[in-house]
Order: sequence, then C-alpha cells, then structure tokens
Amino acid sequence: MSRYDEDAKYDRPKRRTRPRTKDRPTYDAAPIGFVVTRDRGRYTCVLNDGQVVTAMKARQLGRKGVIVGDRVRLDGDASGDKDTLARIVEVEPRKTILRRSADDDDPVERPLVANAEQLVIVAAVANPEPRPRLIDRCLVAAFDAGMRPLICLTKVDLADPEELLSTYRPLGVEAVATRRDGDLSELIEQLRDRTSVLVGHSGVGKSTLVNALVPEAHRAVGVVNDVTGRGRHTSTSTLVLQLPFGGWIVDTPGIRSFGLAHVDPQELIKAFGDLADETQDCPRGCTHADNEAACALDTAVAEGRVDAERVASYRRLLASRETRD
Ligand SMILES: Nc1nc2c(ncn2[C@@H]2O[C@H](COP(=O)(O)OP(=O)(O)OP(=O)(O)O)[C@@H](O)[C@H]2O)c(=O)[nH]1
Ligand SMILES: [Zn+2]
Repeated sequence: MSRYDEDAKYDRPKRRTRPRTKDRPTYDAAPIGFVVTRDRGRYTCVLNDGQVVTAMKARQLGRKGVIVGDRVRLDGDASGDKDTLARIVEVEPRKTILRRSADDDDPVERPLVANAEQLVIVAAVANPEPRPRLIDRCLVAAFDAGMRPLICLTKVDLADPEELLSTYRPLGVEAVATRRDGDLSELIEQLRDRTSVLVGHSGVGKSTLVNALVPEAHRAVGVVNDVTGRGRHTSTSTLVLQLPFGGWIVDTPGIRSFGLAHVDPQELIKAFGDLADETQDCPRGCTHADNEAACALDTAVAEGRVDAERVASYRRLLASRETRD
C-alpha cells in the first residue's frame, strides 16, 4: 500500500488551512516524540528537546498500534504542561520491531518495542545458572527483529565466563562480562548512543546493572528527565532510561522469554550473510535444519567454505524456536 493510499483513510486537517499534496506528509509541522511508556491508553513521549508530553492516540489511527520506541507525530497541545494531552496523529515507519508470538499466556502476537537497535541478553554465569536455551531464543528474537544482539554475562566473580562465551563465538555475537562494582567501560562502549532493550530472567542482576549505569535511576519512573524531573509512575510497564553517556535503555519486565512461532527460517538465515549465500543451492522449502537431507550448508561445510561449528550453532538457534524455556 502506498503512503498516499494509507493517508487517504485518515481524516485530515481541513484543506483550507493546510493544502493536501501528494508528496508532502500532512503533519510535517507536528513535533516528533519518542514513546517511552504506555499505560492504559496514555503514552508518555519525549520530544527532541527533552520535553515530556502525555498523549493519546488520535481516532484516525484506528487499530494501528503505538508501542514503546515508536517515533510519533504529536498534534494538539504538546506543551507538556500539567493536565494537557497531546494527540498521536502519525507513527513513523519502524526500523526494527521486537515481537513475541502468541503463547499459552497470551493468545495474540504482539510487537513489543520499536526502533531499538540492540537486544542486550543479560545472563549470569552462576546463581542463577545460565540457561543457554533461553539465550539462544533471545538471539533468534533479536535477529528476527533486525536488532544487533549483545550478550552480557554478569556475576563473573562467581565463575569463569569462558565456557559460555565460547558457545556464542562461532555465531559472531558480541559479548561482554560484568560484575557488581566492577568496571563497566566495555559494556558502556556497546551501549553508547544506541537504543538497547534489556532482557534476562529474574535474579541475573539486571537491576544492579541498570543502577550502576544510570545512578539516578528511579526504578518506578517511566522516564527520568534531566530538565523537568518529571515522569510517569509505572511499576508494571516498560521502563525507558536515558543513559548519561548517550543512548537509551528499554527495560521491559514483561520480556522474560519470547514465543518464536512467527519466526521464518528463511528470514532468520538472512542475519548470517555467509550462510545465506550458501543456501542459494538448497532445495525449495529447505529449512536448513539438521534433518534436511539435501541442505547446501552441509555441502559448504564438506567443501570447506564455511565453518562446521558456525553451521552447527546456527542450527542450534533454529531448533531453539521449538523449545519452550
Ligand atoms: N556475586 C554477585 N552477585 C550479584 C552481581 N550482580 C548482582 N548480584 C546479586 O544478585 C541478586 C539479584 O540482582 P538484581 O540486580 O536484583 O537482579 P535482577 O535481574 O534485577 O532481578 P529481578 O529484580 O528479579 O528481575 C542480588 O542479590 C544482587 O546483589 C554480581 O556481579 N556478582
Ligand atoms: Zn538448506
């Protein structure tokens, strides 16, 4: 559907006040906000200048969803003054979408976070024991979303992270190791100027990390704004924090695991360009899994063009779609 068709469904501002042209979006002049929390139909948005604005969806958006991370055009009162409410009139095209399939707890497939560049998979090397299946599933979710994965191994004072790190090396996934009160500079370099979503199961030390990265973070505040100090209180919904060294962290308590039923193997392989090239010769409909009799990845390994461990790791990820963790 072209941009023009899509716009045509919307009721626009009156033509007399703003002429309609084919090439120019209607709400050009409306400021753009970054959605940081969603709470019962109210969206907290941060404007480029740091101003925090509460908004609701304009009727013309219909069933179109607005999620954390969306860049939205705000019409109406976007002053952010007390008791004012702006209207979200447009959602900018999303660069990435982190989603979750329908599962037993929730029958609907949901987009969770838009436009985040990086998925930081937080896992402890011990206490609680790492769950490699869960890490694999998070990796699949990241690749599917078009996000860069980063593995952050915490509590390295308790055990040597090497064994776990070696599991992910063939995939070429970036990894960092951290410990409480330790040096975070490596992690900071990976987070700087990026929007990152944090995932990890309970007890791995996510809060400890976030508190160390953003010392003034109040866990219950949707967004802590340096200028106004204002924020919306949300204990259950997603938390977005501005990093003092540049960038944002999206910490979603709800994301502990991912339903991955929606992930298409033909899409997943695209995240591994060298492997994708080899699969040109696969039979039609090949999923490139272990049990495929004529998968060209096997030929590529046999002929020494790709690393066997890399293919095995890729297949492990592929298989993790079907397990539950
Ligand atoms: N030994 C050790 N313990 C740590 C480290 N980081 C965090 N912990 C401890 O691990 C426990 C869990 O840490 P949290 O930061 O609360 O973990 P979380 O992932 O936020 O857990 P939830 O709040 O349940 O989601 C706490 O007792 C921390 O003090 C670390 O690097 N080493
Ligand atoms: Zn194949």
